[in-house]
Amino acid sequence: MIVVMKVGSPEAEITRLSKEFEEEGLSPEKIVGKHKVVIGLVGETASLDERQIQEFSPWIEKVLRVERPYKRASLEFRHGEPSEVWIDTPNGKVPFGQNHPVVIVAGPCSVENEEMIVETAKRVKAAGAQFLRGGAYKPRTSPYAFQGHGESALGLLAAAREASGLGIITEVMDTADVAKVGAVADVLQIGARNMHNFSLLKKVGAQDKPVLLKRGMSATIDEWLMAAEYILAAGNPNVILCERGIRTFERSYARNTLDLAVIPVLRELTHLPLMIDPSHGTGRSEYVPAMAKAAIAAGTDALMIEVHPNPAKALSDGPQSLTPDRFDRLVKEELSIIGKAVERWSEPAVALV
Ligand SMILES: O=C[C@H](O)[C@H](O)COP(=O)(O)O
Ligand SMILES: C=C(OP(=O)(O)O)C(=O)O
Repeated sequence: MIVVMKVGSPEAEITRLSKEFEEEGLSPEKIVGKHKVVIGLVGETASLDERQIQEFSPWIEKVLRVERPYKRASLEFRHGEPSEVWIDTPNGKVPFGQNHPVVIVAGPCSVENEEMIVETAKRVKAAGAQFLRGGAYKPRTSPYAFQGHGESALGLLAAAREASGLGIITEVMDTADVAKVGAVADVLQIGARNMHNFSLLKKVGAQDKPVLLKRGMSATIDEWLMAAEYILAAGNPNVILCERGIRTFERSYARNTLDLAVIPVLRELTHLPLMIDPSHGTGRSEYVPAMAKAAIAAGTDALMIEVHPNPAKALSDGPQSLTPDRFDRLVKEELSIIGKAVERWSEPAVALV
């Protein structure tokens, strides 16, 4: 349920009302929009009557019921206003959101050694990326495939952050590692395979670092948003959604089917910022540029692109990784044109505050 306050509602009245809702056993969440304050109410609201709540204060403009299964993630919960996630990086705060330039995240699938991660960080930064991606802990289909260097790779990511000034996005796979990964990462990634790991979702929801939530490979949009709801409900408002391709009957030509339709669909359902990963989405480096351009044209807030100094020798995901040279051309000569056309580009594509 959401309670929309009238323009100019006194702060003291909003505080009083919130206390009254708490006494009713509800969890009120104050959301300050551009023009109005909205109080989101989560809890046992089914038996409450909207007209009854309206009587709580003359400053209430209207009371609306959120019919969707996800509440905090829903667009209604913010009364239609998109949210922004601001992330601290060594180079300043970078905003993710519909009213900001497209954010570029790039880097290898796995952190392999110090030289490769530091060099890749410098190259992707020079091309225009604001974040470095790279896995220390790798979710692999086969237990015999490279599993990532684990904790030692976190130190290498810290070195790359220091050397490049880029923010770090890296995956956490286990609840036991959240603090350790959070000590290095600017954004914690929950991978497709863990989208349904509710213990992990609750754990990253109960800490402060922003979370990038990838869509499970067979997850419906509602399931994905319910996973986001776990993080939001645990107290972390900084969630970015990432579409990375889903499983369909088509397995011969692309690794996954990149569902770009989620961009307009999610705009109607949620206020959360959205990232597209065309690397996992296609599995083939030659298809990545077209999908990256399409994603910007369709309105994505961010892109995640895999880049490796020598894809043929990569320990994981080589076939879907661009070389640094190809990535440089892609950003500077191709994505920039689309980004400018949709007025979502800045040179360099980062807002420093
Ligand atoms: O991004 C890296 C993932 O660990 C990788 O895509 C998994 O690939 P796999 O299913 O071949 O192990
Ligand atoms: C494992 C990754 O991706 P996904 O979870 O989308 O497979 C990744 O980005 O490193």
